[in-house]
Amino acid sequence: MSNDELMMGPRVVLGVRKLLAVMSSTFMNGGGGVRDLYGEDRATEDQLIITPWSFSVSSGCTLLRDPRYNKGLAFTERERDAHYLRGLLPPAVFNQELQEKRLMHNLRQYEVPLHRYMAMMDLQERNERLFYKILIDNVEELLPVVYTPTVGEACQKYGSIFRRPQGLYISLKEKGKVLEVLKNWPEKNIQVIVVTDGERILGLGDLGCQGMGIPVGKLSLYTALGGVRPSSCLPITIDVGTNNEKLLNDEFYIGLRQKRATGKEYAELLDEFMRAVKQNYGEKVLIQFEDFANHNAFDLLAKYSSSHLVFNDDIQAGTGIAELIALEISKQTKAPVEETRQKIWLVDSKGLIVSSRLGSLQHFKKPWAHEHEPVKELVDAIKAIKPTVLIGSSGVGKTFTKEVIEAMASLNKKPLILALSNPTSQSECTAEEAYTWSKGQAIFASGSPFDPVEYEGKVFVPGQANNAYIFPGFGLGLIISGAIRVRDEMLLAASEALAARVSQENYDKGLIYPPFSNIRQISAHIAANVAAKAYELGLASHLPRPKDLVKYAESCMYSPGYRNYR
Ligand SMILES: NC(=O)C1=CN([C@@H]2O[C@H](COP(=O)(O)OP(=O)(O)OC[C@H]3O[C@@H](n4cnc5c(N)ncnc54)[C@H](OP(=O)(O)O)[C@@H]3O)[C@@H](O)[C@H]2O)C=CC1
Ligand SMILES: CC(=O)C(=O)O
Ligand SMILES: [Mg+2]
Repeated sequence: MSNDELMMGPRVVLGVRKLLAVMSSTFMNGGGGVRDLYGEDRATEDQLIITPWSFSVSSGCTLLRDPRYNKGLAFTERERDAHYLRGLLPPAVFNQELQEKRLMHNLRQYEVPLHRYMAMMDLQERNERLFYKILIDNVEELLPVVYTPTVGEACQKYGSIFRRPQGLYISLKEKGKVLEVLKNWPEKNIQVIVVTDGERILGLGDLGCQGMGIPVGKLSLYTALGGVRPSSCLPITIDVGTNNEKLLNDEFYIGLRQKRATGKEYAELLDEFMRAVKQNYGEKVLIQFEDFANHNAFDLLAKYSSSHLVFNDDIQAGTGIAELIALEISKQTKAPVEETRQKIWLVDSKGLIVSSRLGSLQHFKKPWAHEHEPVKELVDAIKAIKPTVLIGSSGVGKTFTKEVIEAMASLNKKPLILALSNPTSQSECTAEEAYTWSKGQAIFASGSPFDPVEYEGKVFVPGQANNAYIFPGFGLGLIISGAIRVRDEMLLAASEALAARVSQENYDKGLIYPPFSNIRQISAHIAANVAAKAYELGLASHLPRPKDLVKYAESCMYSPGYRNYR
């Protein structure tokens, strides 16, 4: 095996006619991350110890077809000569800004959001740096395309729109061979895995193998919003079947055509997967469980949180929302968390969660079963409890009815209404409903974005309450500190960092989240706070601790500008 192969794994050396040393401006810290001595997507803390040999990438057609290195029309005259590209490209040379302008122009021609999604996925498969440049520069416009709500529709139609596979599929067929499957992935230095089994995709239910759109989308946000290198991100779908009859009968369905495995069969595959991940990528690979149904999600998190670096941004932001709020109140007031939990009430499909239901409640609801008579309807619960904040994460659209919003507005001068369920079709209410039914009193934010609303001559700008604010910076914080375990205090540290980025100007406009346009800066602050907490808890392995963690986090962030090839 050559030195190159030792460094990169044999799969990276693609029909090499010439060694291409991707040296780069990053010697001068040109945006390549942690002093990107070896160019491209190689730099991480751990990799700095590797001897800086040049490494091979392809030339000619192979180079043009390699999304990680392809620059399309942006290859310079010199690069076209040096890398056998003459004649393979038309004569014009564009810079990245012109490419971006052209692509944004083309993208805006598509009226159907799914077509924009497909165009973005094609770009990601063709020219990765341009994809991220466009996503970062136009984050508010493109987040709804690569993420919620459009990614939901993409998952529903994944079989029909399938072109090139993205991510890694591990199905029941691979039981006993999961480690081998992981080894088929071309990148060896994986830092973040987002994994789903497709059973609860947004609020759309069981989409089986077609849930892959979610890990792919989430990881593109790890890179665009949090600056984690694309080469270190791995989207995975575990296919144990689906109970979605429509998909099982769909001739274009791409997954296993069988009912979901459960019990021992399910647990064994998941366990093999978790062990193989650690064996292949080490102790510090971050695993984000995504869109698992809650009957598996809680157990998986409980089972692996003491042996793996793992979190679940759905449940640690679902009943997790309630727990984190209780923890924060406890921290600020010094009252015990058992007491602060009493200030938070939960409603499920059967009504208010109260102590008389304790015998039949799932374990994660039990801490929220307070003394009260049973109440079936949400609106009656609101009248009885008189809350100041109403948070919806039921996955069921339209549950914040006119009566619900009116009740909140009659109880509060400024009721806070958070309709978190995704995608837009499952939102508990729309922005327009929240503002008009509350007669302009509501402060509103939703999981999927809504346009501004004009009500009685005033324009109300809704916020987006989505875990996309948190997980990219959270992951970056874990990576830069070399954290080995996740703790609730770290999630709280992330929330506090986000809250600190909301300006008075934002509040004055009725916004309780900062604009997404500043997300990379926000992510750096979140990362710094999370890393600081990891060091404080003795769970960080990258020593010594950098003095200025914000600066350090910023310096570690991937930036998508092109590299010059010699
Ligand atoms: N904005 C964001 O960042 C995030 C949004 N979400 C969204 O939250 C939604 C739910 O996700 P998740 O919590 O994982 O889903 P779960 O299925 O785990 O939980 C849904 C909960 O809502 C309850 N419920 C169902 N119908 C009603 C109803 N009519 N009234 C009151 N409660 C009801 C269910 O009750 P029961 O237990 O009785 O069935 C259950 O407790 C999804 O749409 C998802 O997209 C999730 C994560 C982050
Ligand atoms: C945002 C997210 O993770 C969800 O809706 O499931
Ligand atoms: Mg989710």
